[in-house]
Amino acid sequence: MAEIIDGKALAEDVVAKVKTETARLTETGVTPGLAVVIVGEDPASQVYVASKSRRAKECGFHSVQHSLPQETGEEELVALVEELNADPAIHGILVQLPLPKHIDEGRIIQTIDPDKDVDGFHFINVGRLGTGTLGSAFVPCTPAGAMLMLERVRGRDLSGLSAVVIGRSNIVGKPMANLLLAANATVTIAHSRTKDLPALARTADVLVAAVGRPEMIRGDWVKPGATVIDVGINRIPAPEKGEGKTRLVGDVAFAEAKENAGAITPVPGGVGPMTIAMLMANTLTSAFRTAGLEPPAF
Ligand SMILES: NC(=O)C1=CN([C@@H]2O[C@H](COP(=O)(O)OP(=O)(O)OC[C@H]3O[C@@H](n4cnc5c(N)ncnc54)[C@H](OP(=O)(O)O)[C@@H]3O)[C@@H](O)[C@H]2O)C=CC1
Ligand SMILES: Nc1nc(=O)c2c([nH]1)NC[C@@H]1CN(c3ccc(C(=O)N[C@@H](CCC(=O)O)C(=O)O)cc3)C=[N+]21
Repeated sequence: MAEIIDGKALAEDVVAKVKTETARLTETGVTPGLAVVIVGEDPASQVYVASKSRRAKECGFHSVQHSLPQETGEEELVALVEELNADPAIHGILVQLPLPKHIDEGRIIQTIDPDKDVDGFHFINVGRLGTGTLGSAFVPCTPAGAMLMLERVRGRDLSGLSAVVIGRSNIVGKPMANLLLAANATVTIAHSRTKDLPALARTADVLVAAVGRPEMIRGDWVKPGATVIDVGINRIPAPEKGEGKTRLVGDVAFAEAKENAGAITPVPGGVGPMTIAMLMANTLTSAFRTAGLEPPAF
């Protein structure tokens, strides 16, 4: 039976450190500032954004939220981002994705000042990560959180281990693969065109699932003793809880996989809470850099 890697507890550790360091920085006259921008009324996005703003306040940050209507124009959003870029009280800007279809997401992301891009989605930060220039990069929060969870089980150096990442998105799969590579793992990236995924998954000492398909990864895809990181967040119907009720599951069939895995992250309570904690860590890092101080390591 696998060890369960508790993302909630680990996120509390990260947030506790952010709080302490924020207090130290604030004494020098700089308070970390985070701006979260959301366009439209998607209920799931509203929930995430609310918890980001709540966490930011808890950390002692200056926290602002801009909730814009669904019909907001692209130029209007560009103007808001430019205003936040120029605001010295703001060290981190997060524009919640996805954006409404009439807005060019790429253009908005590239408008964010790379030094305030706490999501790590700007070309400059993607390039820094891709070239191993990690000292100055903002690393995307979800893969960064996943790496901290992995570190608890496998340490920081993954030399000699094989890692399989299922999913190749710009926000999860690709940056995750780059971080694993930077930690010396031997990395394979799988996706919808991969042949015989179960067999490939079974070769992995570290298996990362970032697909968006509920419980797709079965127990017999997991090599005995492997570390399984489940990034997926899928809301599915839960008639057993009552009519119209739902529950969250990952991309991994948890009950089966934990029989084979050495360690596994749960959903909920796994990578999700770590994502929000790493957003706080990245914002703190940005504020330290602005102040000309060496940021703490996480
Ligand atoms: N915990 C957290 O904080 C976060 C969780 N998530 C969750 O992680 C999951 C992935 O998110 P994201 O990366 O944005 O998703 P995307 O939809 O952008 O990417 C999904 C990836 O999975 C691949 N894929 C889809 N179907 C299959 C299949 N049958 N076999 C193999 N590969 C497949 C796709 O392949 P192809 O490229 O070939 O189409 C694609 O590369 C989602 O559940 C999302 O909710 C996302 C962000 C943060
Ligand atoms: N610019 C941008 N940056 C993001 O980082 C970003 C985004 N857009 N868009 C959406 C995705 C998704 N995401 C999650 C964050 C926290 C949880 C989380 O805390 N989940 C809880 C459960 C929450 C619940 O109950 O719904 C858990 O897994 O335990 C989940 C998902 C960040 N994303």
